[in-house]
Amino acid sequence: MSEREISSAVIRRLPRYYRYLGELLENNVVRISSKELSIRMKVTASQIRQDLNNFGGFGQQGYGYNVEYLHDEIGKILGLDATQNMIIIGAGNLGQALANYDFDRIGFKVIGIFDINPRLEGLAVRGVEIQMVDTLEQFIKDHEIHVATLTVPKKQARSIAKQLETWGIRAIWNFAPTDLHLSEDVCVKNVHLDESLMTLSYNLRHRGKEKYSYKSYMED
Ligand SMILES: NC(=O)c1ccc[n+]([C@@H]2O[C@H](COP(=O)([O-])OP(=O)(O)OC[C@H]3O[C@@H](n4cnc5c(N)ncnc54)[C@H](O)[C@@H]3O)[C@@H](O)[C@H]2O)c1
Repeated sequence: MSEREISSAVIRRLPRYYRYLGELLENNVVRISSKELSIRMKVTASQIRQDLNNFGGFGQQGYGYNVEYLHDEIGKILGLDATQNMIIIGAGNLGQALANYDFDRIGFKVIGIFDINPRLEGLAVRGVEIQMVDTLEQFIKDHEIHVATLTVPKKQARSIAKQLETWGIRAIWNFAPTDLHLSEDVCVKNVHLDESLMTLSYNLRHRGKEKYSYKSYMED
């Protein structure tokens, strides 16, 4: 089956498999059956088998999955088998917090942080100095950038995103609370913590009315 046919729901579940398998690896677990994995992950074994069958299976009947192999293969499917360079535009509270976080663990390396505020110029976050945005175009020309993270105020986000597209950026991790309206050549992943909080608020308000199912676990 070609990757194009794989549903976005399956792709959304892959990072969770990757995380669980990583934990198993840390605990020196060599092999695991879909049943055992299903108990740990609180999803059905058939869901796991179905999801992994999209990529060719990886397991042997009655023998289970080789944890390291499956972890590596899912990592490759997710594109985590090579270092990906990331830049951050907007070095305020959120931009600096993200720059301080260890995304190297999953292969993302912050190599540039940009802002317009001259008071931030030269300040280093985890060893990376904040630069002024007027150097951004040249920086993109000089480096292979895989992902641009957008942590600027909402008003600036669309125009900066458009510029980034013009300069050849093909993946934007957008934290600004606005839709970016770029061409289909650019992958955009929006992250909105307040929307997550709103759904938590909904769950709190409606708890007990609906059973918390396996399905909702996997959609978190
Ligand atoms: N997605 C989420 O869950 C989430 C959570 C918190 C904040 N946000 C959003 O993230 C953004 C940043 O929030 P914050 O709290 O860090 O704000 P902040 O004011 O601390 O930081 C914004 C930074 O962007 C810089 N900036 C402004 N215009 C710029 C430009 N043209 N080029 C480069 N840098 C520019 C500012 O100088 C400032 O340093 C806001 O849009 C906010 O709404 C999203």
